[in-house]
Amino acid sequence: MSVPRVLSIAGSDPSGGAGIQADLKAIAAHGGYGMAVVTALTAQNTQGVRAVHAPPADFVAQQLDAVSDDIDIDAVKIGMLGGARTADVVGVWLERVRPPVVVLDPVMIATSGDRLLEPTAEAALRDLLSLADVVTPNIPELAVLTGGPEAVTWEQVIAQAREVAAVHDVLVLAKGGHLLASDTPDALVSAHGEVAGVNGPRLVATSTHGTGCSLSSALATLRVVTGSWPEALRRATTWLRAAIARGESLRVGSRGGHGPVDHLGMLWDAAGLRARALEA
Ligand SMILES: Nc1ncnc2c1ncn2[C@@H]1O[C@H](COP(=O)(O)OP(=O)(O)O)[C@@H](O)[C@H]1O
Ligand SMILES: Cc1ncc(COP(=O)(O)O)c(N)n1
Repeated sequence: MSVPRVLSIAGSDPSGGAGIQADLKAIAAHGGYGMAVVTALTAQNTQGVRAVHAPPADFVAQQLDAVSDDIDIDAVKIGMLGGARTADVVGVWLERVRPPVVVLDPVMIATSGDRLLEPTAEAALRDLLSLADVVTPNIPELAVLTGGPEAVTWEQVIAQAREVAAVHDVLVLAKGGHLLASDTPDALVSAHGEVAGVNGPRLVATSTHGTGCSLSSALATLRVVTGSWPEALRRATTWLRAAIARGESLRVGSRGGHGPVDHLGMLWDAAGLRARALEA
């Protein structure tokens, strides 16, 4: 089977847990060849975002063209866009290139609570929704997209996801990560209702920095590998749960923050490589 060529269009997280760094690891974990167009540089770590520095939108366009002029892209994952001009540039490029698989994570606010999208860019981000196959908002992002209150029950999450699916003619991955519940349901939702769903007990873990980035990248890669959204969702969430569970063993970050997930540890273990690296 050929290797999926997957492009992440997202911001950089120098601490390696979220953004393009998480995307490239998640794509690699599923056998894909990862590429990255950088929309913004952040100065952040497991505690929070200190600063954001965005390149001119024209330079984002140049990066996109440099990749698509030369390489056939099997899937695109879109994450942090930062500002309206960058969102517009990505929209124009998507309309021209029409990649076969597009997963859009409408990143607005980091797990730490810091803003990653200028409030004036919300309309531009909304305009991108109909250009995606699947949109993956968390609960606060779903509230912004619908203009409604933040959902507190899973039924409310599904109702808001259906609304977004209907208005923008897109599949919505409803995510229960932010619920105050003992389980963490996720479901792919169309305007007509649930297309596929998964669930599992909530892990008692602080390693949740970059979970949304990692999930959307894994989903895009696995959609190419499996040819099926429900199967891609099942495999991506099974992998993410294991990666969250072993995140703390990476020993990345000081106390009180949200550490990264262990994207590649399962592969290293299976190949007996991590044990050997520790011995050397
Ligand atoms: N404590 C947890 N235990 C198990 N899965 C979790 C946990 N926290 C988040 N997840 C999973 O991580 C993914 C990202 O979810 P969520 O936190 O809602 O989005 P985001 O990272 O975009 O804020 C979802 O699949 C969710 O079920
Ligand atoms: C560059 C960048 N992009 C996205 C996120 C969101 O991360 P999370 O998945 O934890 O919400 C982040 N913290 N930094």
